[in-house]
Amino acid sequence: MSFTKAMGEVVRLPVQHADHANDPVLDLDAPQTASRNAGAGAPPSDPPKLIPSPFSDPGNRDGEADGDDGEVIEGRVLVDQPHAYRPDVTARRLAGESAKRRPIIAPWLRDPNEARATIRWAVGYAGHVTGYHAARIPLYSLRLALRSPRGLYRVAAGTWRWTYDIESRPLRTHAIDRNNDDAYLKLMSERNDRVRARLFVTSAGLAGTGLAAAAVAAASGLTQTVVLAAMVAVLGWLGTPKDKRILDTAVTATKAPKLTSDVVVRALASLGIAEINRAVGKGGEGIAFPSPITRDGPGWRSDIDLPHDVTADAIMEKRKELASGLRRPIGCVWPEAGEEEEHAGRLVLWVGDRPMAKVKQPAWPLAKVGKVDLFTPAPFGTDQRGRFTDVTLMFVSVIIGAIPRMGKTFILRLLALIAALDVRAELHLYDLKGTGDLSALEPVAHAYRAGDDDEDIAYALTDMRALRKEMRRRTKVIRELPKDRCPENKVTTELASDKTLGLHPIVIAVDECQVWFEHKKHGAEFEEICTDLAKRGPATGIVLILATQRPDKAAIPTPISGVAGMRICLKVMDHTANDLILGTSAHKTGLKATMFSLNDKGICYLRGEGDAARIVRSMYIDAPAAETIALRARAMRTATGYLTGYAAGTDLDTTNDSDDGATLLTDITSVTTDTEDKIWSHVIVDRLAELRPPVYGPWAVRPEGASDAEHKTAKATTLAAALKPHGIRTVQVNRTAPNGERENSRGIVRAHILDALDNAATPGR
Ligand SMILES: Nc1ncnc2c1ncn2[C@@H]1O[C@H](COP(=O)(O)OP(=O)(O)OP(=O)(O)O)[C@@H](O)[C@H]1O
Repeated sequence: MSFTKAMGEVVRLPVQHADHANDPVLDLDAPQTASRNAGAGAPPSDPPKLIPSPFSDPGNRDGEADGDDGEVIEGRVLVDQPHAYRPDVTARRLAGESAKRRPIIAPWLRDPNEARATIRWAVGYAGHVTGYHAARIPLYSLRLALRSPRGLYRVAAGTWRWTYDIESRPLRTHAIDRNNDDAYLKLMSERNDRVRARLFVTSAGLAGTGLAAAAVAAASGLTQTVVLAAMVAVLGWLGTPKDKRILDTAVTATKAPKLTSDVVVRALASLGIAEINRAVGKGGEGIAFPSPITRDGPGWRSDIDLPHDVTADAIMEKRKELASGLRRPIGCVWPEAGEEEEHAGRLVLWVGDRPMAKVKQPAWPLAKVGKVDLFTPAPFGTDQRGRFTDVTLMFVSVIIGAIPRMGKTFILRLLALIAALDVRAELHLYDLKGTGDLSALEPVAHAYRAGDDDEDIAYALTDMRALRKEMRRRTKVIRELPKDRCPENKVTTELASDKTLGLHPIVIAVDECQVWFEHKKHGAEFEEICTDLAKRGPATGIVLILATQRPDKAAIPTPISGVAGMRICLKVMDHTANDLILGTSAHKTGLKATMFSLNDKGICYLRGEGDAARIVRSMYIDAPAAETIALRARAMRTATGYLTGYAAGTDLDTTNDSDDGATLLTDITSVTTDTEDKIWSHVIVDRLAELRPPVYGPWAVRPEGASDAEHKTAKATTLAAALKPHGIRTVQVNRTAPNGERENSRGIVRAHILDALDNAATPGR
């Protein structure tokens, strides 16, 4: 392999083997030319020389060549193609598209809440500083008065030195010391001239001062006081020693240290990750900063490209060590994976000035005024930068998980308060821990229970069964609405406000939901109803919120966790719990609620609002504040005629719960499809037995010695008896069986079941 240099450009030439000695030398930029030459058959006797093309001549950029592109001219090949000198617009556009544009307007100015908060802070700060100093005016006056004689002395001495040119005395002394008569005489002459002129200026100044003093003496007492005060202030200021101040300090700032690339690299190197140490050992190569470290809210943001074999996950796992390496409290240090389109080694490190849990949160905008439309976002918490983060409760089911004492109940109560402030929302609240954490919301609850005694469970079961019926009624109402009123086949805020339709939002909030799902007798039914509500409820305006302090499959069954649209995860201990709440593979993709510390109370990952999951500190609303807000919500409901159920003194009647039949009817609809208008009874019984073996299993057991036909008849008889109380009769169904034979057996008409369910459904309100 040989290299040659043409016009400053290195061109690689192919090896010239003996048997290819006569091959043409290839133009690397123009393979077509080479192949054309090669294909010519007879190799030229002299290999063409490589020359820079005329386009490489800056004076010939317009591309006027002696021959075509890449042509052989007198046995020479042009290696530079014209396009090499044209600006590559596409490449530039592509590079521009992938480049990140920094915001023209600072982010805090674009967010109205943040801008308001900043302006509020600035006004408050200015007010405090003004008040602080105003209160100390007498002290400052005394200080100035005491220092003014010294100031007067400094003015007099300074004037004397200037007038008599004292500064140049060392020069004259130097001339005398060196017996330099000429220099001395010259200096003296200059000094005399200067002193003469300055004496004149000083005399004029003194005369002016005397006149001013006479004018002030003749003026009013107020003028004299003002002038005297100004003189004392100026002289006091001039008399202040260099190491002393006139004003005291109104605000002592605890300034957080600046985040620099050196600090970040040092902290990363302290994590004990071999690949990072290797990269740092090479002088920091391998850790890159794709954009400058900047202030971002009350902290610093650093985007970091980790060494090639290190992922952002590995750093997030070591948040505590990273905080130690940065010499900052752990609550200040928030490593996150870069955005989805970035590579796995992109780390976004945000280091706050103060721990997130300790930063004073702005007041909840809904604490004192305002109402909510559950179809639009409502403030839920603040992010690390102190900006409000919203949630939209409509059309999602919510799961909340954490280890105990991290703020799960506070979040559940906050969401219930948000719902309470939408007067249309019907609240069904269950505090299964039984400590009364949700009692603040009793004044607005449509259904409410604290505890897990038998009667509490019976109450909840009655309510949940009724809610499932309500959901069925709603699906029918929505189905029958004209397309122009309900184009998406789901509730809209306008439909929710139409009282005649009964499509108002229903919010069911359950704390410690594992108590329901692990209930020996009714666990399966709770699970089944909640799964149904979680799946089909959102479109009909029903929102199910489940919270548990033990996030596992028993506490939140997989069919429910699988469909939850909003996920809120505070600190958890392992990745299984993490993924159950935040979704499959969440831990792997960098959503790690395991990295929260025990001090991160109320801090959670919020997934389901917007595209990306976010770290949020929920608004801190304690019980007394929650009571005040709930009373305001109650007043709003009373005024608009929306106070119902428990809060209005008309609680659920659990003695009249005739849901067993409705459950059967619902089960039949869930084991059949819309396309099956008539179905044999024995087929339905088999499907029911499969759906809920403990309940329907016995219906499908073959009586001893019974033939197939007798077994079918026994199943049909059992089903007919169970349907009779609901006024549903079985009919003869003549169909072709899967084995191809015609069969005429008892069966049901599916529409009869749907009609019975619709008739049984409770009206909205
Ligand atoms: N947003 C918040 N900011 C600061 N502290 C909070 C926040 N939310 C909750 N806390 C604190 O966390 C503590 C525990 O809250 P909470 O009772 O909601 O926990 P929990 O997870 O429901 O506990 P348990 O599982 O035992 O019921 C509260 O006493 C409160 O002081």
